[in-house]
Amino acid sequence: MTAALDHLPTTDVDPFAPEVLTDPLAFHEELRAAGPLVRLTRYDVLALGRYTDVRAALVDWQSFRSGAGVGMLNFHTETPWRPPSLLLEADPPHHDAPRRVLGKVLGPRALRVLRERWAADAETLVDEVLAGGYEFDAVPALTEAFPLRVFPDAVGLPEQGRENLLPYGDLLFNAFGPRNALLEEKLPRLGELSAWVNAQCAREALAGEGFGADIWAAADRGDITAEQAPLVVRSLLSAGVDTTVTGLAAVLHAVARYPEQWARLRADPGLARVAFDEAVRWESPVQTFFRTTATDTELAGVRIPAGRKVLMFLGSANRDPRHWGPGAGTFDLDRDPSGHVGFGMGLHQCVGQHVARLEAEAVLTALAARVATITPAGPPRRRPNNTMRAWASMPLRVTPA
Ligand code: HEM
Ligand SMILES: O=C(O)c1ccc(-c2ccccn2)cc1
Repeated sequence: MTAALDHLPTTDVDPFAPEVLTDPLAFHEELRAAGPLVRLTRYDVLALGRYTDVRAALVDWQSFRSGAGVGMLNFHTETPWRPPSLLLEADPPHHDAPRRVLGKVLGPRALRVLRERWAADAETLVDEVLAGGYEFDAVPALTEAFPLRVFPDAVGLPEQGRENLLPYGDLLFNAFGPRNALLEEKLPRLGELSAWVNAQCAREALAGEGFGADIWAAADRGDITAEQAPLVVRSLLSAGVDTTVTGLAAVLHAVARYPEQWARLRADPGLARVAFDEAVRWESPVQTFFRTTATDTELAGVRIPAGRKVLMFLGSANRDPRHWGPGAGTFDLDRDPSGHVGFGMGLHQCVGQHVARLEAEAVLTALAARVATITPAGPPRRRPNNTMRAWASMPLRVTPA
């Protein structure tokens, strides 16, 4: 027997309110307890908070589509603020070629050449930070500095204007949410930031080597069209910086909060990659995004009519005790975090996850060799964002190895 929407449990909590964005854990518990599918009366959208149902929606791209946008805005009825992404906001068949191209450009084999360079860059940066003293704010010093030091060069961006990358990402990830104060306050810079990002996607703006050049080479081979190439480059500039900044902050927050796990990692630096994935599960840098039902669909015994926006709470799914057990809320290197939905799952699963893991591995390995202990040097401060669980400040105190 499939229940209809009007018998669904509801909540009038606003998940995009700053106080909920800053500390969503109580709301996630309420959401998971209320049922597999819950109607958010504030926005009249449907919410999934349990691991099983979030995973089911992510892997069923035919019923839960991305082509109407993965934010609250429905591209079928409202105008997107920018031309839709050819990957994120596309379904097969249009999604296929751009995804195949970016999958190769950002694949593990392509990244092998960056491994040593990024490891050296991380050692240089950590040495610079420690030369300044053993107490510092990790957000500007490490989590923002490292991605901005390595990723624009890897893309082939000119030096000029790179300070636009973080504000553009912040605007973009706020724009997946409702038009609330958080988004409104960022809108004034929309025009200039979009113009700068779009200009960097042109072939002549990009260096002769790098991810950008590789994308244009794919267009020259006919793997994608010359019209598609700039938008595929735009995907890198949109999703490639703010996300890793937030992911690095997540793993530094985790090891500072759990000093015995840092000791584990120092004893076995080979744990760096699983430490990053466990941090992505535990913190879920990307907290939420939407799908739109394509046809009358059934999920968890509920019939959902076509055209409904469904909000997936990755952060809630990644701490669902039904899947992860009673210790879901702790950061634990003994856990196998595989299967977490912090990078999504299925067709649209993060195509940049290997880049993110390589950046995190470089920073964690450089720190593990130089720093014996990492502890909070003061209260960390969140940077509220409609989609990302980001940090504005993270004071740390370290002792040398
Ligand atoms: C900690 C870092 C990161 C996190 C947590 C993250 C998270 C995600 C998630 C959850 C999705 C799925 C979106 C959906 O299903 O609609 C995704 C997709 C995507 N990510 Fe990442 N990401 C990260 C880093 C990166 C990086 C470094 C890049 C580029 C270099 C990147 C590029 C993309 C692109 C292009 C997509 C769309 C893929 C598609 O729709 O086929 N991401 N990411
Ligand atoms: O292709 C792009 O422009 C783009 C790709 C991915 C994202 C994204 C959205 C939600 C969660 C994680 N990543 C944003 C933009």
